Amino acid sequence: MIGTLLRVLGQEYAGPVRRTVALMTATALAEGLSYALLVPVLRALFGSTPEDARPWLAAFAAAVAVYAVLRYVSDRSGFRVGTTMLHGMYERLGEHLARLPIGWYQPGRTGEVSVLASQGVLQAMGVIAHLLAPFISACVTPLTIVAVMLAFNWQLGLAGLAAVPLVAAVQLRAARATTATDRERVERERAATGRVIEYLQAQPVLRAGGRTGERFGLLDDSLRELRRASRRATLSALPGVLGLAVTVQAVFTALLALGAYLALGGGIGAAEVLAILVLAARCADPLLSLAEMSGGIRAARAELTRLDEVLTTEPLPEPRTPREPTRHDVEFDAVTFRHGDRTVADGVTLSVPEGRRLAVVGPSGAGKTTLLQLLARFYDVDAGAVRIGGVDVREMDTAALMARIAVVFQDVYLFDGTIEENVRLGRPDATDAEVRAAAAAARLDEVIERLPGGWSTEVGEGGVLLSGGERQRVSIARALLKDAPIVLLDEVTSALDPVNEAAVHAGIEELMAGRTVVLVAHRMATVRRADHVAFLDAGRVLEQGTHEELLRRAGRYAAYWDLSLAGVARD
Ligand SMILES: Nc1ncnc2c1ncn2[C@@H]1O[C@H](COP(=O)(O)OP(=O)(O)OP(=O)(O)O)[C@@H](O)[C@H]1O
Repeated sequence: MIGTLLRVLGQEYAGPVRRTVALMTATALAEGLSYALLVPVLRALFGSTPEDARPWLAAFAAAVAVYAVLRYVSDRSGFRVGTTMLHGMYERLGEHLARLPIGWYQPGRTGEVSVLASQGVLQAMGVIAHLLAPFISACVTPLTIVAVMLAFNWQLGLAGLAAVPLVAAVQLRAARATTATDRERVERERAATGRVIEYLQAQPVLRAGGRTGERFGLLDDSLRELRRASRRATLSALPGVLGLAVTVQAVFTALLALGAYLALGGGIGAAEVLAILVLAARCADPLLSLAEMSGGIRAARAELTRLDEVLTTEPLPEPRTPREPTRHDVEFDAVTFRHGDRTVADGVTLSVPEGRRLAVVGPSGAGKTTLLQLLARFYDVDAGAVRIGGVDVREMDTAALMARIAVVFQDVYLFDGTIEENVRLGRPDATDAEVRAAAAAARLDEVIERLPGGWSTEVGEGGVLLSGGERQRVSIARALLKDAPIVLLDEVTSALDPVNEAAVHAGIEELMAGRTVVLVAHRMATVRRADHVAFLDAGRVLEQGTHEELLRRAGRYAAYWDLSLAGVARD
C-alpha cells in the first residue's frame, strides 16, 4: 500500500516515509523489549532474593522512558509526513483534474470527484498519520516478545513462534474474504453520493415539474443499496474478526497449558511461567486490534486505488514540440468524432477565414456544440483534423490554444466571488481601466451601477445571485477582457428577455468585431450577421453558403427556418 502511495504521489516522499517507518519500528521494538524486561523482574521478585529485581526494574524504567520518547518522536513524524502527503495529494489531484479532458467529466463525476477529493483523500492519506504506527506496533511488538520468549524458554518460544503464521493466515483470509464486499460498498457509496448531489442540484427543476417524489425514489433506492452493501461488508468481515479472536485466545490457552505442563515437570519455574503468560497476554491486545485496523486499511486501500485510477487517467497528449499558429483562420478537415459508438461529427469539412464569422445551424443533437468543443480541444477528433492558422490543435500547447480562444456559452458558470473577480478571470493581469472598459462594452456597467455592492457584489456559488442576463454580461466582459483572436459562441441569447437580449447583443457585437467567430445560433437575426452558414444534421454538413444563398436553395436550411418561424408565429 505504501508502494502505491509513493507511486501515486512521487518518490520525493520516499525518504520521509522510510524514516517514519524506521522510527515506528524502533518504537514497537522498544515497547516489546520493555514488556520483555518484566520476565527477569518477575523472576527476581518471586525468587529467593527479591532485591535482585532492582537493576531489572531500573532497566525496565529506562526501556519505558526510551519507548515514551520514541513514541512521541515517531507519532510526530507520522503526523507531519501524513499532513505533507495530504497536501501533496490535494495538489496532485487538483493539477490532474485541471488537465483531464472535459470529456472525462461525464454526468455523475461531480459526486464521484467530490467524495474522492474530500473523504477519499483523507481516508487514503490518514494511513500514515493514524494507522501505520498501531499497525507496525501490532506486528513488531508481538514478534519481539516471541523472540524474548525463545531466549528464556525454547519450548514456550517455539509455541509462540508457531502461532505467528497461524495468526497471519487467519488475518490474510479475513482480508481476502472482505475484498469484494468492501469494493461493492465503496461503489454504492459513490453512487449514493452522486444521487444526493444530483437531487440537490435538480431541486428547482424537480419542484417545478412536481417530480420530487420520483427522483427521491431513485435516491432512496441507491441509499437502500448502500445500506445493503454496508450490511454485506460488515457480515463478511465478521467471520474474520471472530476467527482472529478465537485463534488468539486458543494460542494463549495453548501457551498456558504448555507452561503449566512444563512447570509441573519442573523444567521451568512458576515465576517464569507467570512472566511469560503476562507477555503472551500483552501480545493478544495488539493482535486483536489488527482486525479493526485492517478494516481501516482496506477502506484506505480502496480509496487509494480509486485515486490511482483517476491520477493515471491520461490527459489529452501534449505535443513534444508545440507549434504556434501565426494566423487565426479555422478549419475543420474531414472531422469525425464519436461519443461511445455514436458518431456525433461525421466527416465535417468547414473553414472560417481569419476575422470572419461562421454560424452553425441545425436541429437539436445535430452536433453543433461538439464542433465548438473540438475546436477548443475539450476532446480530440477520432479522424481528420481541426486547425487554427494551418496548425492542428493537437500540435499546440493547451495553454497557448486556450489563450487564443474566448468561449461564451448559454449556461454561464460564475465562481463564488465578486463580480470583479469573475471578470478578471478573463485576464488576471489586466489593469483596472481595461476591466472597466470590458465591462462597459459588455453593458455590465449598467448592472454594476444598480447593485448596492457595485464591483464588490458577491455573485454566489455558480453566480446564482445574478439573473441569467446579468451572468451572461459578466461572461461577455470576461471574454472581451481576454481579447482572444478566436471567439466561440453557443446560443448565447436564446434564453434572454428582450432588454437583456439587446444589451447582450451589443456586447456580443463588440466581442465579435475583427475576430474569427464560430457561433451556434437558433435565431435568424444572429445567423444573418454571419459571413458563412453551415447547416448540420446528424453530425453531417448538409448545406453551406451564405444565409441568402441557402434560403434561395430552398433545401433543408430553408425548411428548417420555415419550421422554426412557423413555431414562433404560433407562439
Ligand atoms: N458527453 C457526452 N456523452 C455522450 N453523448 C454526448 C455527450 N455530449 C453530447 N452527446 C451527444 O452528442 C450529440 C451532439 O450533441 P451536441 O451538444 O453537439 O448537439 P447540438 O447540435 O449542440 O444540440 P443542441 O442544439 O440541443 O444543443 C447529441 O446527440 C448528444 O446527446
